[in-house]
Amino acid sequence: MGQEVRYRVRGGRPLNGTAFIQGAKNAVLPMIGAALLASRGRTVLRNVPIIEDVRRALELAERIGAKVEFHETERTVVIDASRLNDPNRAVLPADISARFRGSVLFVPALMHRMGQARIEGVGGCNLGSRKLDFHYRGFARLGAEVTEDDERNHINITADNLQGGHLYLDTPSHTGTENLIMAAALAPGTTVIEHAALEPEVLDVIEFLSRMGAKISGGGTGFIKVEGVKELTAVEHTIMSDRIDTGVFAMMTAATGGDVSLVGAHLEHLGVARWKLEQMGVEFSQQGAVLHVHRAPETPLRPINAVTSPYPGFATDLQSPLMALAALAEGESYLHEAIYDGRFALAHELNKMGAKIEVDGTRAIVHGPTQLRGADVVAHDLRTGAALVLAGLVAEGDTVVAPGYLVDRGHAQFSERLAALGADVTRDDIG
Ligand SMILES: CC(=O)N[C@H]1[C@@H](OP(=O)(O)OP(=O)(O)OC[C@H]2O[C@@H](n3ccc(=O)[nH]c3=O)[C@H](O)[C@@H]2O)O[C@H](CO)[C@@H](O)[C@@H]1O
Ligand SMILES: C=C(OP(=O)(O)O)C(=O)O
Repeated sequence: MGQEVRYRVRGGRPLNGTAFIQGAKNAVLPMIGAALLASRGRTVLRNVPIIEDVRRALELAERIGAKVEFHETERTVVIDASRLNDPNRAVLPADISARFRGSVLFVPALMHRMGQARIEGVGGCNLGSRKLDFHYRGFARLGAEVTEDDERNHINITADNLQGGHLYLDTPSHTGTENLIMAAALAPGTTVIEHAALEPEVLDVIEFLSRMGAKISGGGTGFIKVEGVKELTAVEHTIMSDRIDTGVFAMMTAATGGDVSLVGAHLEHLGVARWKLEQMGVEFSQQGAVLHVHRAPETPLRPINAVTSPYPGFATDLQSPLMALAALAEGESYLHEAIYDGRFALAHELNKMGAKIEVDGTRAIVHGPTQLRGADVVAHDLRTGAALVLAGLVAEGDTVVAPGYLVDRGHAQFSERLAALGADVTRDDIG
């Protein structure tokens, strides 16, 4: 499954018109995990992106005993987790969990609703080392017993008696913060999380949990306090728009010298990426809930220096499309990937298309400008896939990006939305 999908792009057409930004992948996945904490009622999530990670998350929710409906046309998910009480189902099985990283966000629900969890595998993009030690150490500090079964490569957790505690993160982990908040939400007593993540998705998740009845303060300050409550109930919530999808569409518009209105996009969610793109020559104007993006085709793109860091720093997920964009800029760009040590596989693929990118460890120099040529290229992860589609939009001839499953993990109706802007992109299912 997955290897059969590929994206075919014929370059040379500027993007013009209106694109609809999807709901945020990195907000909906924790919210599906949070919905499983509700012992009463049915959760309604709106503005759900139709992406493979959501499909996997819903399969997983069903596997552990929730009733799930995905009304794709309405982009609405309904979850009934009231009967989540069979400890025999407290398992994250590798066949589903190893296909997406968000599976780790189910652990708090397994701990609270079933008293235990067995994690047989957690997936996600292969970006180098991606540990989960903050999650497991945090659960242990709240009173869980976490053991590793090295032979089977499983993690076993028992959590009969969770209690609030004092937690800190060595780096402000995005899913780590969300997971520890969820674990603390139903643990009696007070939990403090120091050096917590500031990402807008974390704030959206806090808002959702607060509506469910959780008592959380300090979101967005890096110092979060959670007072455990006895019960959480199901509510309705509309998921925020996806800032990475916004950044990708903005960079595609910039690459092609286009003019696009991004419905639902918010400039402030781009953090430093906004200023970097403006330095490169991209023009933004926020008109209410619509973000207008423009780059005059006769205005050359300027080179850029960027270092990835947690929000509001330059998002690591946008580093890949930035590398592709930098290949078009007039001069030398410098990129430093400070979050993941394995996120430069893209350079080799872009070089196949004619780019001149030198990689030295976690630093890359992009020598622009280059006229890219179409080629058969490999999507090593979700954002590499999106970046290669971006490169294909400005390349001479045809670019084929595979495996398309990785793009479908995180970008909804990608080819349809690009085609609506005038791009020549198709998603071929050859399986
Ligand atoms: C589902 C989701 O929300 N995914 C996002 C989330 O991933 P994710 O939440 O996995 O990323 P983290 O913020 O946790 O990771 C940041 C850094 O901390 C390290 N670390 C993290 C946890 C841990 O227990 N131990 C540890 O060492 C990681 O290896 C990495 O170097 O934030 C990343 C960084 O913005 C984004 O690229 C991902 O799109
Ligand atoms: C790295 C990403 O996702 P995940 O954490 O789900 O692998 C991403 O969204 O680019």
